[in-house]
Amino acid sequence: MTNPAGNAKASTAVEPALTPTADLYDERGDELASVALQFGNFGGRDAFSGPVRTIRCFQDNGLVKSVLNSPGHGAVLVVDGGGSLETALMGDMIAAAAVANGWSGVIINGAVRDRTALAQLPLGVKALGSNPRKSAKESSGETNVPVEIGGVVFRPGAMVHADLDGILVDAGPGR
Ligand SMILES: O=C([O-])CC(=O)C(=O)O
Repeated sequence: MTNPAGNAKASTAVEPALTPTADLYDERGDELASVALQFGNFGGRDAFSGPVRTIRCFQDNGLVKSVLNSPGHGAVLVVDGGGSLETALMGDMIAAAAVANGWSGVIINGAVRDRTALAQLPLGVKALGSNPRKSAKESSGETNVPVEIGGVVFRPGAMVHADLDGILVDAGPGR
């Protein structure tokens, strides 16, 4: 499939219609936390949403690989890689596993690689940048902990809404 800009993109035929983040913000205002930190969009799905799951790690993607190889049930994996651009925390193999396992998207405070292949996958992928250098695989880090990215806290279970405009987090009642 070719989009109007002439770039090959993954099919959007099966994507549910999501409310644009700007419209959500206009409806809900500051009930939604907006991430001002600027992420790039690397996946074949520009708009995605789902409940948050988290990983905190640093230049080691062993946990990212194992979590995205387990069922996602439509969740969005938020990876706080400390903002490091020194190594890639996800490439096309892990991203393909995420698609196969039903994840909606992955938001990485760090780098990805295999950008050409990532752009073909029906997965939302936001990251700070890219680097062909791979990460360690020792699985150091933590899962399902609150992570703070760009001043916004992502708690496991909170709903996240992402599109080309940015990222909104809805912590829900009792936040
Ligand atoms: O194995 C890695 O570190 C990430 C990667 O390249 C892939 O997912 O294809």
